[in-house]
Amino acid sequence: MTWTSGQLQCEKQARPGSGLSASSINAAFSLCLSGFMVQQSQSAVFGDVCPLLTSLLDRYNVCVMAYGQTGSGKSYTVLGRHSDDGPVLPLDLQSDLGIIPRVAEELFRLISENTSRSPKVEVSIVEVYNNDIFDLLAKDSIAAVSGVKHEVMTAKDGRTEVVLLASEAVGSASKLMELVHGGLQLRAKHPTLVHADSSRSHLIITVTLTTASCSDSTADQACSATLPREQTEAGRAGRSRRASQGALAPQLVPGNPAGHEEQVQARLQLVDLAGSECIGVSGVTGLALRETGCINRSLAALADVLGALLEHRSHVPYWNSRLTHLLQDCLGGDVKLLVILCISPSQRHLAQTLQGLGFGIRARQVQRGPARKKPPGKRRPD
Ligand SMILES: Nc1ncnc2c1ncn2[C@@H]1O[C@H](COP(=O)(O)OP(=O)(O)OP(=O)(O)O)[C@@H](O)[C@H]1O
Repeated sequence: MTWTSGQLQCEKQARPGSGLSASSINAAFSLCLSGFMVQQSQSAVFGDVCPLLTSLLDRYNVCVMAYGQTGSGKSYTVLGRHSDDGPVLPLDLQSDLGIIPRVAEELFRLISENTSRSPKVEVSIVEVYNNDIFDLLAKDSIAAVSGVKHEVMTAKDGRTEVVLLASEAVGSASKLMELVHGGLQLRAKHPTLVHADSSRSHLIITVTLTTASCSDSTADQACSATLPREQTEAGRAGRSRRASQGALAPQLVPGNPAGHEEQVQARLQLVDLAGSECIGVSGVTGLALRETGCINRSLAALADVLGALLEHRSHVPYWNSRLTHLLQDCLGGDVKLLVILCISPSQRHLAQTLQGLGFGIRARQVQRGPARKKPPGKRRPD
């Protein structure tokens, strides 16, 4: 995100061993020129994310994912500058807070603008560390001993689900950020020669919106009245443990037994991937070396999935890593997906930069057709 034009122009040639052809590199530079050449402010980056929140409230599933090498600015972009105290809301527009606090504030602002719908908002937070899934909301509860690994499963209807994942209802941006901040304290970190505060896991924050299922906007107003009272009040609190937490298909969930309308779930997934890393440069050994191997393998699996989708292969290798299995719906499903590519301005990291640009090209070229929202009012087959 911090390249300048001159820095890029002087390296515009395929390097032996980079794995990219000259034409690919040219395409990569076009990619940069179209969006990544200029240093973007945090609020400018959020400008690309903001319209997706309207889609979310309109019952589309949305995923925003930051990809890049270690130290290139993913966590800065997604979360903002690191602070032990967490973000301060409401936002100062010039602040360097990242996408998530801005999403939190804008989401609740949009919700407050349309009181006819009043979705229930729930949050879950997981990390994928060394190819295992950990629940960052449950780690402090009595039931979930720190370090309990969770399985990811594909349900009958094709949805990917994390089994026994905690989720918490939130009624305000500050409560949402409180949970995110708590989860971040538990995320795996380890200093390397490249980045003293390097994240060693992929972070996935899921915000689930549940609204009454209605056939049109007029019906929306009538329908919102049919939601049980406890589901329409702001400020609901309390952690629940679901049998499973689906990934991303907007889903009709059964109404209550009293014959109320069914409800529709739409999900926003915010993904701060761990950074790709060259072992020789980051100087890791021991446990950190194992972490690096797992990170690089899972990112390679992610690139393989994009490659298979790009070539319309009959088999897409989602199950080669827990990261891609967990993100299956985001990558190949009915989701509005935004990939943010972070690259380093340093000459030292050129090989990783080229590899990151190759990933960006691949992600951009994948054609999945327009995302669809679930038709409201339609019952899910038993
Ligand atoms: N655009 C930027 N402006 C100012 N500082 C930045 C910017 N991008 C990154 N930084 C700073 O650079 C350092 C590394 O950034 P960050 O932690 O976001 O990297 P990362 O890609 O998440 O790394 P890793 O994958 O190793 O966790 C941080 O101190 C961050 O505050």
